[in-house]
Amino acid sequence: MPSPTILWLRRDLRLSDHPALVAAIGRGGPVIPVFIRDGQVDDMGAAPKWRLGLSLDDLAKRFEEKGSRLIFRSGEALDVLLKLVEETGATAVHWSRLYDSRSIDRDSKVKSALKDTGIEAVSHEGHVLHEPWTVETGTGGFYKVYTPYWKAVKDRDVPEPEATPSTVPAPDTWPSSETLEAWALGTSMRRGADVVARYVSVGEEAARGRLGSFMGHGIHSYSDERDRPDHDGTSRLSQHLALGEIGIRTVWHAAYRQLHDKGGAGPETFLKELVWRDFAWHLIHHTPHIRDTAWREEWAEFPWQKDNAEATKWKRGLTGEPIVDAGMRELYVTGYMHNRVRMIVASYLTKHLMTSWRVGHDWFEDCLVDHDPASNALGWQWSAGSGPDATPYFRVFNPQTQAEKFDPDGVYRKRWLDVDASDEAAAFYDAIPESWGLSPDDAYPERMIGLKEGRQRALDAYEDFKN
Ligand SMILES: Cc1cc2nc3c(=O)[nH]c(=O)nc-3n(C[C@H](O)[C@H](O)[C@H](O)COP(=O)(O)OP(=O)(O)OC[C@H]3O[C@@H](n4cnc5c(N)ncnc54)[C@H](O)[C@@H]3O)c2cc1C
Repeated sequence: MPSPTILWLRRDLRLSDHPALVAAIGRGGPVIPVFIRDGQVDDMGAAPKWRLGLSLDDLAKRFEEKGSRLIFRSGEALDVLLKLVEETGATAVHWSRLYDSRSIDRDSKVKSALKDTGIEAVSHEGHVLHEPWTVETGTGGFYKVYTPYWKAVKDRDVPEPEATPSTVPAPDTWPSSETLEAWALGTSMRRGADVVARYVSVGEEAARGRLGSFMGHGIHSYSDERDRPDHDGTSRLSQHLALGEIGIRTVWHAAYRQLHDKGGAGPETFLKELVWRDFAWHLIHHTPHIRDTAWREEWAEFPWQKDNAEATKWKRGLTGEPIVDAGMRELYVTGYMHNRVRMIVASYLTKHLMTSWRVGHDWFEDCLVDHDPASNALGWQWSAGSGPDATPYFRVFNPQTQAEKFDPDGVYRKRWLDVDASDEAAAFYDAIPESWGLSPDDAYPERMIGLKEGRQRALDAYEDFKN
């Protein structure tokens, strides 16, 4: 019998549409799926790490249904893989590629060290629609602006998703595994976990269910509804896509079929949003500093404040600006925030509060169950004005006007702020740490800063900065 293949899983926690899994099975021998808790996992924010644990639990069951197992090991990825190779007699390691600098550094070292010991080490496509280096401008560079990027890829072929394998061949004896219980990936969520758990949807089957219902109903009204936080108008696939519980090719083809069969603005707008995700990975690949420092280097000098008391109120939904506070509470209770509201709260923090986008970026990284390193970095730098294809700094969102336009009847704000009328608003007080000292009986706070005053302060700072 051919020797075993190790399948190293990371942000590809599914069985369908999985080129690395198909290739591992295709080698003919047993497949040993492994997830490694390395430094990258330890450094994840509280909510995404907890959400990862739920996903791994689900995936382990799916492997069992296929006659296989998911092995859990912790340590440096290379050490773990070399040890597994030695223990199992595996002659190959396969995985799905990632494109952020930390993953690239780790994976390159793993690849060359495995090859040095005569082990086949193969990375596969599948995390994005188009590999970042395959989309080039006319002069051979990478794209820094979304619209030309979209034009470059919109008619490109996307490979059809691979089918789910009927079985995953098992070795005669399994290597030992640590347990998710011992890993306790949800520890930092503390009491928030019970509340956020009511809102998450976990695993491949749930992801496929969501995709199916969105293709059946939501996609055709998507272009009209996607900006309305008071409506259920988006796919809610982000937490699944972030961990690869559903393959992006699967989502692309489903939407593409809708465009082909029924036409209309909805499917095309949705495909464009999927391409924003790809664009984010394209940028993090070509400009890895997008995650840590101002993407436009001159913006490193902008007089943003570091973390501060006003930013703390922003995090806790206590700014006195209802749409901002509603968004921040939605985030804390559900681990999710509507895209329109993400843009509003990001503009408010970086402009009205003149606080660095890094503060918001790091808070989102801690709180979002759909945290994605590429989309989060792009979303923040875009909103702050320091990023690629960014909204200009002088375009300051007025949260009140935004609220009137996108939450015209106040339904969203009521849902997250009115504790007497809404269980979800009340749940905020169950989720937050007791150390915040907040009670549902507290009066809603006064505005921290006048909207005109905050806007003017930001514009004055921008004028000084330009000159
Ligand atoms: C400040 C800020 C931070 C953000 N952080 C994240 C993050 O950590 N993780 C994340 O997945 N998205 C992030 N986004 C993008 C966007 O808000 C979410 O992808 C979207 O709200 C998810 O909801 P949905 O799945 O219902 O999206 P839908 O509207 O149904 O879109 C479908 C999919 O397209 C992708 N997508 C949609 N909009 C964007 C976008 N603007 N940028 C990149 N991809 C997009 C997502 O994968 C999404 O699941 C951020 C946006 C901003 C402004």
